[in-house]
Amino acid sequence: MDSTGQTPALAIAGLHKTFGDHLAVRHAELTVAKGSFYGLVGPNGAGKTTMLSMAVGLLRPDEGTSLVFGIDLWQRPDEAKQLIGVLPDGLAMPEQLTGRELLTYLGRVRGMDHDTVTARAEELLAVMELDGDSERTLIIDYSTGMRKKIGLACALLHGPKLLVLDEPFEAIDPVSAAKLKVILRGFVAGGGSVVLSSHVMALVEQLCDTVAIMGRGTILAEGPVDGVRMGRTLEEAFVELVGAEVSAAEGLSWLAS
Ligand SMILES: Nc1ncnc2c1ncn2[C@@H]1O[C@H](COP(=O)(O)OP(=O)(O)OP(=O)(O)O)[C@@H](O)[C@H]1O
Repeated sequence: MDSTGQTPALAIAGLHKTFGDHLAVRHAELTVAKGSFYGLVGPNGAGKTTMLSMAVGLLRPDEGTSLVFGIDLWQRPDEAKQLIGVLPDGLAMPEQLTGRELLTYLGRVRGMDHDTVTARAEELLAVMELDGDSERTLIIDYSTGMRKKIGLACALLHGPKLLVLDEPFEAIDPVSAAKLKVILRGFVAGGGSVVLSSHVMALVEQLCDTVAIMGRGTILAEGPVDGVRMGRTLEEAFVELVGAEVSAAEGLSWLAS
C-alpha cells in the first residue's frame, strides 16, 4: 500500500538487469499511484525501455519484482496482464494484416467477445484515423506514426486499468498527438493510471503529475513534477541531474566552415 492506503497501480522493487557485463538497470524502485499520470524521462541508453519491459513482462529481470495492483507480474502473469495495456518500443507486428484485422485477431487471443471487439475496433480505428482511406492498408505499408497508433489501439483494446507506454508520442503528428492527449487525460480522469516514457520535457510537464528521471540505469529523482523541478524547468532539473554537458560543442568546427 502507498501513503494514501491504496494499492499502487505499479510498484517496481529492486528491478535489475545486466546484458553481459553491461549494467542496464540498477535495482530500480518506483511506485505509480492509482490514478496517476507518471512520466519517465532520461537520456538515450538510460535504461527506460529495459526497466519498463521488465515491469510489464516483456523482459525477464535478473532480480526484483513488479507488482501490478498488488499482483506479482512474474508470478501471476495472466492475472496481471489483464490489467495492463502496453505499448512497447519497436513493436513487432503481423505485417500482412490490416489494422482492423490485427485488432480482431488480438481480441480473440485475449478471449474477448466478438461484438465488443468489433465495436471497440471501430471506435479505436476512427480515433486513431486508421479507418477510411487507411482501412485496406496492410501494416507492412504503415508509416512510423501509423504503426505507433495501431500499437496504441492494441494497448487500449481490452480496457486495461494501467497503461505503460514507451514513447507514445514519438513520430505522431500534432493532430493525432492532441487526440491522444485527450484520450489519455480522459483515461486518467476515469480512474485509470498511465506510465509513459518521453524525451519531450514540455509534454511530460503538461501531462504528468509525477515524474522519474533516470540516468545510467538508476532512478535519480522521483516524485511530484513540482517537487522534482524545484523552481526550475523540468529540462533544467533533468540536465542538472544527469550531469549532461550542454555547452556549445567545441568540436565539429569543420561543420561551420
Ligand atoms: N538486448 C540488449 N542487449 C544488450 N544491451 C542492451 C539490450 N537492450 C538494451 N541494452 C543496453 O542497455 C542500456 C539501456 O538501454 P535502453 O534501451 O533501456 O535505454 P533507453 O533509456 O530506453 O534509451 P532510449 O531513450 O535511447 O530509447 C543501453 O546501454 C543499451 O545499449
